[in-house]
Amino acid sequence: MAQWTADSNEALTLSLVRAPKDKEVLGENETYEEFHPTFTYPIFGEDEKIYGYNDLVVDLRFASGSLTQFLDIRHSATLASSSTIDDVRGTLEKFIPTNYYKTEEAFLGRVEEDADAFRPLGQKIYSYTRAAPSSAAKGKGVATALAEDDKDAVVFEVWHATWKTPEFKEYHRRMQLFILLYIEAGSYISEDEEVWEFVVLFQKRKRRTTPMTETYHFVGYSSIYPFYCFPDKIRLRLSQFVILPPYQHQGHGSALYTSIYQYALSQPTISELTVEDPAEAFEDLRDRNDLKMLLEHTTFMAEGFGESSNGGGRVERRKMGRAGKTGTKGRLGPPADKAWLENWRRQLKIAGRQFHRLVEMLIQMHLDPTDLRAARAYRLQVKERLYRFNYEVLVQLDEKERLEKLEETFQSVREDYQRIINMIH
Ligand SMILES: CC(=O)SCCNC(=O)CCNC(=O)[C@H](O)C(C)(C)COP(=O)(O)OP(=O)(O)OC[C@H]1O[C@@H](n2cnc3c(N)ncnc32)[C@H](O)[C@@H]1OP(=O)(O)O
Repeated sequence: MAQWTADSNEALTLSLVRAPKDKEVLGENETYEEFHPTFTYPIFGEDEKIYGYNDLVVDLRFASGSLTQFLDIRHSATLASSSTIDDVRGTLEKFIPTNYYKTEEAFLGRVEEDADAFRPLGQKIYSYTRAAPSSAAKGKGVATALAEDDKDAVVFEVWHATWKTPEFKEYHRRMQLFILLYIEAGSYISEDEEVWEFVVLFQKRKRRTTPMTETYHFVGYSSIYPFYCFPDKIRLRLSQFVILPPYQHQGHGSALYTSIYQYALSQPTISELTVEDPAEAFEDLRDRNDLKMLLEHTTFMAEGFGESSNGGGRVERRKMGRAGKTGTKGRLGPPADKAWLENWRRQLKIAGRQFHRLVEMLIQMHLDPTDLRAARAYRLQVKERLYRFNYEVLVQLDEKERLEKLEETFQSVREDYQRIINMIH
């Protein structure tokens, strides 16, 4: 029985295929082929098993930029009684556009064509650089930002599109499979809902040809839903977010998130950026990036902690908790000045709960362990928020249990903040 049952996450093999002339510029360890999904239950069922084949390989390839698809299904044997065999192709066809390539030769020909012709759709809204993995840029490090014209630089670009962007619907139909394969409980969005917005991240590579040709390769994307926000604003809700495995853990998720945040900041009609039901890894990414942003915000930090900038962009800390002697105490207290906080929250366009969590992290980072009054004020501030947030549950407990539960939650929140703080150091 076991030999006829394949794990669908292992059997499904994904590749991002580049034309041979685009592979020439890749580094030794730079490979975008043969990676696997994290989830296939939305396609092959809860058990993530495919029944009826021996040595099954479901080979699904994408042209690296255009995402044109090729599907080939191989196996060494099939179970004799044909009625019980799973229909792999038929099942997958419900989730991908059916105009995919079925022969390798035709697909590779198309990859060549797309490699020359494909350009991102929509408007470019953000770009950044990384040192090429292939470069001899020793000491520059993969996450180092380089000038765009540095010969060791690889440029990454974020493009913004909507359903109205020509050809984008077709492009989205090719990329949406990644939502099912990598986001737990992810599902397809409806093309009938007109308002969706998208940001797509591409790697831009230069070929060693004269004249030099630039080519684009898909890295990941996010779909964003704009909500009307009374009376004349829009609240952006980041709904789906994925970076493909060959590009993960290199800071691209952070860069894509930053690009969306910068986009929200730049649009006067957008009031705030929120996130829909974030996965744990994404929550961490968001916390890390938001916290770094606030720490680097000299005005906010100076007002918040009664600190002064030394003129070189770095914030210099004055003695805290001894405000009487050194001048004004910062607005972050503790306790923090609520009106001041709300003013900044609106300006920074961060959602309420997230902003208050970040502020609590900042205060925790700056707490003087010998200042018991400050520690108490901080504890009360956090507990007040936790009480409001968990009101429905807490109100059902008697007072003693309620206080114990609040203290327990406060301690675990504090530990979690410390974990996030440690990540950015
Ligand atoms: C709203 C929603 O959609 S929630 C769903 C979110 N999406 C998913 O879960 C889909 C599957 N996962 C993914 O797409 C990705 O893993 C994401 C989006 C969660 C993260 O994307 P990444 O590009 O890997 O993020 P990024 O590289 O910025 O940070 C991830 C980790 O890499 C580390 N990292 C960042 N830069 C580098 C680098 N240059 N070298 C090594 N590690 C690095 C970070 O410190 C972080 O470490 P951690 O995982 O221990 O916290």
